[in-house]
Amino acid sequence: MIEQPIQQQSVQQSFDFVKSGAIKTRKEPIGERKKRLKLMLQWISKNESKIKAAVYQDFKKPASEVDISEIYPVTSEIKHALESLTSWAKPKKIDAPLSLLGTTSHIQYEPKGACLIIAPWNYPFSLAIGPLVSCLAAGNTAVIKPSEMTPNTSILIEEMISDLFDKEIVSVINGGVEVSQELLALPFDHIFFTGSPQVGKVVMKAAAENLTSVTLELGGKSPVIVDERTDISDAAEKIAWGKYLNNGQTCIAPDYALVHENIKDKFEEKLTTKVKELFSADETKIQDSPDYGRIVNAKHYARLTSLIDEAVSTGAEILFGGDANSDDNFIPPMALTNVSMNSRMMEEEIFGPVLPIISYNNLEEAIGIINSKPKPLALYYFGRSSKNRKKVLKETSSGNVCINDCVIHFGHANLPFGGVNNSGIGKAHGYYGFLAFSNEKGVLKQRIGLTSTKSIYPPYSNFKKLVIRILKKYL
Ligand SMILES: NC(=O)c1ccc[n+]([C@@H]2O[C@H](COP(=O)([O-])OP(=O)(O)OC[C@H]3O[C@@H](n4cnc5c(N)ncnc54)[C@H](O)[C@@H]3O)[C@@H](O)[C@H]2O)c1
Repeated sequence: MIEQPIQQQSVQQSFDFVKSGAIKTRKEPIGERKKRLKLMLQWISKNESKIKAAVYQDFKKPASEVDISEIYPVTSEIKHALESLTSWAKPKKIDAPLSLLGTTSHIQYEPKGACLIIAPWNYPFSLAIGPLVSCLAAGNTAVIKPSEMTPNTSILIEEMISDLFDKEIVSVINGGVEVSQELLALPFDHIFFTGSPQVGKVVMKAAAENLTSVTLELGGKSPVIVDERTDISDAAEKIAWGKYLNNGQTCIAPDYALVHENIKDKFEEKLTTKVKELFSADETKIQDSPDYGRIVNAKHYARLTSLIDEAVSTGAEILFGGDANSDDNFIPPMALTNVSMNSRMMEEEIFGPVLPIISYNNLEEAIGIINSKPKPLALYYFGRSSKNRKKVLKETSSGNVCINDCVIHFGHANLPFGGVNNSGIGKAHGYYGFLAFSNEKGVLKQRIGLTSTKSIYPPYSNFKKLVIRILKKYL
């Protein structure tokens, strides 16, 4: 189904176009930005079936999953921006401190300019177009570099953008690592990168050469704690959904489960039942389930099977799953117990449908395991104890936390979404996405303020020294 790509411009040409476009868009009224967002919304609603077909071709993602995780996140982001943009972009009046009484101040949100958006393959449509919503809402122009791993969706993105926008507003450059690095060498005004922590470091180093600001939406091992007092059946079902959605290839999927030892057996039993209910309720083989996708390619299939083999050879036991099939990169939902903490399974981001279950004896121990690893993108806590919940919130650090559920915080338009250190820098979505693509310009206007009397300028007479002393002591 891969069609011929539209004739691509060179990397440099695309940059030059969006750079000159950015000079124009910064002068435009907010209405122009809204028009662009509306065009995107219309295109998506007209072309839903094309989006579903492209993502299916890339890794057999079920159509309903495309609705939930590729189309809805973008359309809801657009609708939210359309409703809120006027108020987000309005200059915000700021009170003057006593020392500057008599002056007036405001924050003016100006577009950063020409931006680069680099996307991963796991949600190939929404993670390329979602950031574009914030980018255009803030009045910028953009070059998008979709992932080379999902070629059908990448070509569709190119088609969408050339249907909708002049190349001075948005351009798409398709290609792999080399193209990405060529783009990264250019002095964009902001880079919004979604991908792995390893490549995040490459992006940040390249950005440093031009002192370009970055938003890095990265990954990592997001833990889920299942506390002793909890609704085990509910927790098992939600964890099964969050883990096996998109074949576990979700940046905020629960990576591993820390389960209180007193409920471990019950949790394992419930998880096994829930997975069956989700993907083979009528005894259909999971491989034939229309609701279960595939690993994106042979390279990732091999990476995952090697993680599983290594875990099993170092003592892990398979609770369920196991019959993988390299013919179509199928790995069934799996859970492992007795996984060694020194195995690669517990050291690398799994990014596939395998859930290691580790039991703990007290919460300190679970928190200790989490804190021994780089700060995760998401942390999940299932439990009824508010004391334990508060302890987890206070004693761990992660980009986001979701309590008594999984993954759904991604869809909350008013929450900042993103990581911390190894799992990311900067936040996305809604107002926070708008801020990521804006320069918050502080503006001060002198009127009749204390400093307008120039009483702190040299030469420092005794009177001026007194004024400075008063300023230091009281203001
Ligand atoms: N925080 C989030 O919102 C979020 C969302 C989805 C995925 N992720 C993370 O993304 C990762 C999976 O996606 P991926 O495999 O596509 O990530 P990746 O880092 O391998 O690739 C992401 C993008 O970077 C480009 N790229 C790859 N290597 C590069 C290099 N050396 N120099 C310059 N560019 C390079 C790729 O072409 C692709 O467009 C996981 O770690 C996952 O957790 C994070």
